[in-house]
Amino acid sequence: MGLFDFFKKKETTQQEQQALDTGLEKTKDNFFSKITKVIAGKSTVDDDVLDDLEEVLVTSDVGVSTTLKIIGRIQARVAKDKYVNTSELNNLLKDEIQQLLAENNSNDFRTFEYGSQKPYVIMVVGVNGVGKTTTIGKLAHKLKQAGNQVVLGAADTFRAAAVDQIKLWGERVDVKVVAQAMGSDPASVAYDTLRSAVANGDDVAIIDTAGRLHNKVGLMNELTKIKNVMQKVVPGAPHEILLVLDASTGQNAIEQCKQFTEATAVNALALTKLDGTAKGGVVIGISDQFKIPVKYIGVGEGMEHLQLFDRNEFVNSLFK
Ligand SMILES: Nc1nc2c(ncn2[C@@H]2O[C@H](COP(=O)(O)OP(=O)(O)OP(=O)(O)O)[C@@H](O)[C@H]2O)c(=O)[nH]1
Repeated sequence: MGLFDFFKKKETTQQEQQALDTGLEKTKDNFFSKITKVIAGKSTVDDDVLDDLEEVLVTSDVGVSTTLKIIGRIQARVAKDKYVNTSELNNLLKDEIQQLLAENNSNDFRTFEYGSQKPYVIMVVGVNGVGKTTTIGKLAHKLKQAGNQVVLGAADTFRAAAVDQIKLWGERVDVKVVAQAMGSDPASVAYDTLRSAVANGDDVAIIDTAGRLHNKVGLMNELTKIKNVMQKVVPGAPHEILLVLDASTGQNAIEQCKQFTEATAVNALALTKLDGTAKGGVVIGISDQFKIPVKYIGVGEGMEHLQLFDRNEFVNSLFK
């Protein structure tokens, strides 16, 4: 099975479903306990209920603009159907969220064409501590399991720990890591990694980058330099710029997304640490606001805890 098959829609295994359901538990508890309070003692969905629902969505990290869209849609449904029982609110909400995500992800990554690019180059960006290295390790493991030959580039040369950490992941998942000394030029590491990938006929090269968000121009220049150097070895690289965001930081993740998308052409998102946070609603807000496909979600620390994001499964699990 190659890269193309890896990204195709597959049956979710029972294990994956369970990890998703467990991972979303805190988000669910938070969300539904608030909704239960909103509809307590009320029989119909009226303006008061909608006002309270708006607050629930905003405080569940869905984000203001996405919340307003969802409320607007429900308002329209309620106006059309005249009388909507509060017992139907959950289903109504689920429907509208699912439809909103479907409309906004017309550029769904599962419809992307993967195939001829070899090596397929993924440049990974994001601030320190969001789970960038862990995500790279998990992704390498997943790709390798699917039969791809993978190489990692330790181009986050700013911190010694980052290089060591990616080397450790390389050992753990048995994937080659190209690294230089700490403080060396990240673009040079990226160049070496792609040279090695081409020489060895690797299918995928994943390049880690430094997570500094010093200022937009500095970040932009650094990432542009890495990209330009990579293109000398693999024209068209990077094929994917994957931004890693920590879902547990809620609105901060949205802010980081803004900054990185302004600095570079991010075309895929990974949202980590969904387990252990009540802020999972941020996935809905980010999908809606940025029109960049959420490609991966992290639902635990283990190497098997990275999942391909499926919006329907996500919403189904949330409303289970
Ligand atoms: N529970 C949980 N923990 C995660 C997940 N992804 C990453 N982590 C943890 O988050 C912490 C930070 O992850 P790193 O991969 O070191 O983060 P990073 O962004 O690479 O940060 P630097 O290495 O500091 O640049 C680690 O303890 C990971 O185990 C996830 O999906 N769920």
